[in-house]
Amino acid sequence: MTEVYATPTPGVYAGAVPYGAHASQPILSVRQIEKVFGSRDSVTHALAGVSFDVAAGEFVGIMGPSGSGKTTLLNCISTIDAVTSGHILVGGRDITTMSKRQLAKFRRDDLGFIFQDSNLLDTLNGYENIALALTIKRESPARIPQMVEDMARTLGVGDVLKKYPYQMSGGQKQRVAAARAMVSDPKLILADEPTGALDSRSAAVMLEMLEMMNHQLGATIMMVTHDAFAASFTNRVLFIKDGSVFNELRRGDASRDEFFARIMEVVSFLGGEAGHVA
Ligand SMILES: Nc1ncnc2c1ncn2[C@@H]1O[C@H](COP(=O)(O)OP(=O)(O)OP(=O)(O)O)[C@@H](O)[C@H]1O
Repeated sequence: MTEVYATPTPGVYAGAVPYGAHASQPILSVRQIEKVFGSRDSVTHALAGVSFDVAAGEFVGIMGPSGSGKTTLLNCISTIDAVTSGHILVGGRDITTMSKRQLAKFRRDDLGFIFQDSNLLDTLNGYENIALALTIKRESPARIPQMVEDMARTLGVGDVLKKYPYQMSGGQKQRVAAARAMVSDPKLILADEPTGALDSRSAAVMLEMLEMMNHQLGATIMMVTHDAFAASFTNRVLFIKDGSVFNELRRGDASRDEFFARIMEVVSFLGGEAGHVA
């Protein structure tokens, strides 16, 4: 490991504390990443030197005004986008220097995704959608039914396994998507506005589900959200502004309501009303 990985960025993530006692090694280390889009006449510095760590067992929220670089950050970690410079380590392995083949394996084995709209395959029922994640990972076929059923029951969707996505509610689809992301036990779950398309009641159920996945199943989750209520379910919120980490809030022992109030203070400072942070 070269020095670039070992050098902490002062103030931002030094001394990160995981939610539980799961581990102390960071699962994710983002080191001075930059992402530049375009060339010559039209250049956008979407990320301008972002650094932070996520410890195993953390539930981290990413907030920031529209265009601040949140999705680009998530896309760089999920390897959809390549960084222009800097390094990203997952489980100690630098994903910015991996070959295409290694990246495909990394995405399959180490990451789980939850998107704004569930991205379930319409031609597969709930069971098959969840099982697919295990088949792709070459899980032993004999183990798959039990694993799917256990995860579906844990996330409250045991009764929709035979239904197709068009027969499920928005909230059920998102929970099936969460089961699909979780069933293969990835190192890191990346969630991009997972409650963005849900009504407030379904959103609350989904957020409680993510909280449970984090607390009880030990999932490490990074969630981009524009919604302070959603962010208040996390343990820590990173605020991105103009492609850099602008601020960080840790929940500590605060209640969810207290954390929500603190998040709202930063949101107001950043962009006026909550609605402007999107
Ligand atoms: N493929 C691209 N080509 C050129 N510019 C891009 C591209 N993708 C993103 N950008 C620019 O990079 C900046 C960051 O975009 P990004 O989508 O990461 O922001 P965001 O914080 O996720 O915004 P929002 O909350 O509105 O989704 C923006 O200025 C955007 O226009």
